[in-house]
Amino acid sequence: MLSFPNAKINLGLHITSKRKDGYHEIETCMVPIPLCDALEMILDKKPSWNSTGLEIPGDPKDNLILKAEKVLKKDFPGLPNLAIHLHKNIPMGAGLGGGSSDGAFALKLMNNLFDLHLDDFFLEEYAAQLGSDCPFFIENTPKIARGRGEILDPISLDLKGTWIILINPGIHVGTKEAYSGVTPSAPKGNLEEILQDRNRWKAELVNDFEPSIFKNHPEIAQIKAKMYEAGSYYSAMSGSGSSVFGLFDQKPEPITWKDSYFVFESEL
Ligand SMILES: C[C@@](CO)(OP(=O)(O)O)[C@H](O)COP(=O)(O)OP(=O)(O)OC[C@H]1O[C@@H](n2ccc(N)nc2=O)[C@H](O)[C@@H]1O
Ligand SMILES: Nc1ncnc2c1ncn2[C@@H]1O[C@H](COP(=O)(O)OP(=O)(O)O)[C@@H](O)[C@H]1O
Repeated sequence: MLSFPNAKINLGLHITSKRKDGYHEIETCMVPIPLCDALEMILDKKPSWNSTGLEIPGDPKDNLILKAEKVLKKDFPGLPNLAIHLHKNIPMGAGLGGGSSDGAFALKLMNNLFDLHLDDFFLEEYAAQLGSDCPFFIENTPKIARGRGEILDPISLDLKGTWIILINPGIHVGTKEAYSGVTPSAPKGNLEEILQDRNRWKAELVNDFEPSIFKNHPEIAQIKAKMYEAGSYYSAMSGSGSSVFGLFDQKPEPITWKDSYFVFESEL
């Protein structure tokens, strides 16, 4: 069985407080985008794991797909073995949630393959054990995320006809380090209200990670400036970076980026 775990972008991201468990309370809007990995799982006598495409840093046993398998097998002992193949296409440490998406899609694939009949509520519970961003990818529709990112409320957003350009300059930003660079503060406006009026986005839809990350990596701020020069109606860094996206009303004129940048362009 084959699936295509997609990336996400964050529209606004406020870090409101630090919790006793080391996580931060956040408020953000998460939106799926059509930049995807490919994940295949088939029943097999022997378990196997294989990945192609971009090289994934770290020990394979820490891969969120294998963690998803472990988490399900703890509650459903005796599930058959799987041959798993991931083709990695979404840049990592990029604020795009690629690893989280792989983990959530792995849960959904196993739910189907093994006929577990888990509904989205239970799948989100399992996903929350894998990472704060993972539950979002279960329903995979625009959501306001609060708590550590796992408390989700649907939001209606009209992005039809919008084009996205996403640039990743290849700077790896670790999530934990990014959080430690921000001093939490109360949000300045009401996120739901701001999201309903696109004319307010540029001035009021803020990603709290930007100041500290831009200070350490001015190149990322320059990419955002270039998006606005090219006519974007809203541009921001996604999550903890380093990807920057620009939203456009129509297919943008070709923009010249450095050859070393990862570039993705699509209609939403
Ligand atoms: C910043 C965000 C915004 O959408 O996305 P990315 O930029 O990573 O894509 C997320 O909060 C990333 O969520 P996720 O990548 O799942 O983080 P986790 O694996 O749960 O946590 C990794 C580490 O980040 C920190 N962390 C994460 C989430 C949170 N609300 N507060 C935190 O302080 C903690 O130090 C934690 O140990
Ligand atoms: N399936 C996976 N794909 C990519 N990275 C993974 C995966 N599972 C675990 N990881 C680990 O998670 C780290 C962060 O990757 P990712 O979730 O894609 O970035 P971000 O947190 O910036 O959205 C990677 O550097 C890697 O060590």
